[in-house]
Amino acid sequence: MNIFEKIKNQLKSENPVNYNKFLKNLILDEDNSTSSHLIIKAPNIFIATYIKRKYLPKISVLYEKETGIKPNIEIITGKIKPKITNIEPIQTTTQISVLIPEYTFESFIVGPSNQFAYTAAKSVAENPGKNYNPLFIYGGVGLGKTHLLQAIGNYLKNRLNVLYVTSEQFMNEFIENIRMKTPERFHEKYRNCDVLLIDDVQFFAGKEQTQEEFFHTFNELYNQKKQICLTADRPPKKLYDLVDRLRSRFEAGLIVDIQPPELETKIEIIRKKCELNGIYLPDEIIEYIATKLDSNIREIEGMITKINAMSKILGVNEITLDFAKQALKEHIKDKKENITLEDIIELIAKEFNIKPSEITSKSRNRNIVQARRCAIYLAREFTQESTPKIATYFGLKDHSAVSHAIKSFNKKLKEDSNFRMKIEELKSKIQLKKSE
Ligand SMILES: Nc1ncnc2c1ncn2[C@@H]1O[C@H](COP(=O)(O)OP(=O)(O)OP(=O)(O)O)[C@@H](O)[C@H]1O
Repeated sequence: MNIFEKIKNQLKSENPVNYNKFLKNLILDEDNSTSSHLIIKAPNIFIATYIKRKYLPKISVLYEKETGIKPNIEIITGKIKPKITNIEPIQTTTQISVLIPEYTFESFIVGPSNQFAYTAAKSVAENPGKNYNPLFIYGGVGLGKTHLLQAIGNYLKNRLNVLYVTSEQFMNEFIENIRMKTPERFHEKYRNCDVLLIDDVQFFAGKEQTQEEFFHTFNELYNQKKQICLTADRPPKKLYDLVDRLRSRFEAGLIVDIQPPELETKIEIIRKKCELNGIYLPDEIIEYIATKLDSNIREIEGMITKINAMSKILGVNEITLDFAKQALKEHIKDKKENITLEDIIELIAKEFNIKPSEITSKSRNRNIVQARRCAIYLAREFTQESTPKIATYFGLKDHSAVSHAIKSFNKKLKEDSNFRMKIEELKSKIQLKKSE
């Protein structure tokens, strides 16, 4: 049994209920962890948050007891990335990364979760090498980092020499050119572009030779005022196993994050994807997919394709909600079922320091109005209730008043990053409250 499983067993014997709820499905990402840096994968953000708060110190102590090493522990969600070894693999054929024409600024849906990243990317595309250099975009799996990076490339490709590669491709080409004794070919390619876009730089971790080469490439381009844009699944300060001088270069420009999209943004993205792929889905199905599926847009795209394909195979003329439910059965986690409007009211009242009854009252006091909008927003995000039911519950005239409240709320989310953080915290609290 590996050490991590042993630790889990120990925690199980201390509290079997919590083990079943939170610890059972944690996996150690063995391929990417080292003896002093453990990457633990949690099935979702809420379990990850809970583990961070309640179990991290304990896991650390138990690990140190077992191994004598005090670990750095990182909790991630989503898929585990493929193995990265310190021995750089030699590959004879290099995969060429290309710009996907569909990844443009126009096809990117903007909402509070990605507004900052979008604006920064657009500004870089409009003034390459001038405003923000480098631009560093980070965020979770399938949230649109590559899309934005490529949008910059597509915007500029007709007038500048744009080079888009993944960090793996950069590394493989570098090794191949060393092997073939043609380093000048590599330098020629990478040091003579106008815009260098590198995706997934977390893969540079632990690859010292590649980092060294990239450091020189970076400096050369930077000194010539050429634009460099990078993406990763985490911010530079969390790119452990990256040499400090490279990390500080990454930190010297603008760092922007992409958060999971809010419900409204998710709905808009699904609409856009359907439109681009010539798929018609009624609004109630779009809402169903958005509320039921997690935020990984790639996964959502897969589900749209699945519903469409199934309807064609089965010769279904009209896709109904029941049909969509059937098609998505295995993929849907009923995460919203147990969250009620009362839970939300209770939480918001505490958070805004007001009485629950004030939230559903007609009061126009600023703090109460803000609390009410917040509760309406969370009710849409976290409960199964229909918009008319939410309107009645909060004493609003009709469903359009709900949309108006959410619009005002989203505006504030876009404009105020502190407020955004507060709401993210509230969201985690709602989930934790229900899982405890
Ligand atoms: N705001 C958005 N508007 C439109 N499409 C989006 C948006 N966000 C993500 N997508 C779509 O979701 C899919 C996944 O996005 P993308 O590949 O850019 O994610 P990523 O963050 O780079 O993920 P990974 O970490 O796995 O590399 C793409 O098809 C992309 O077009």
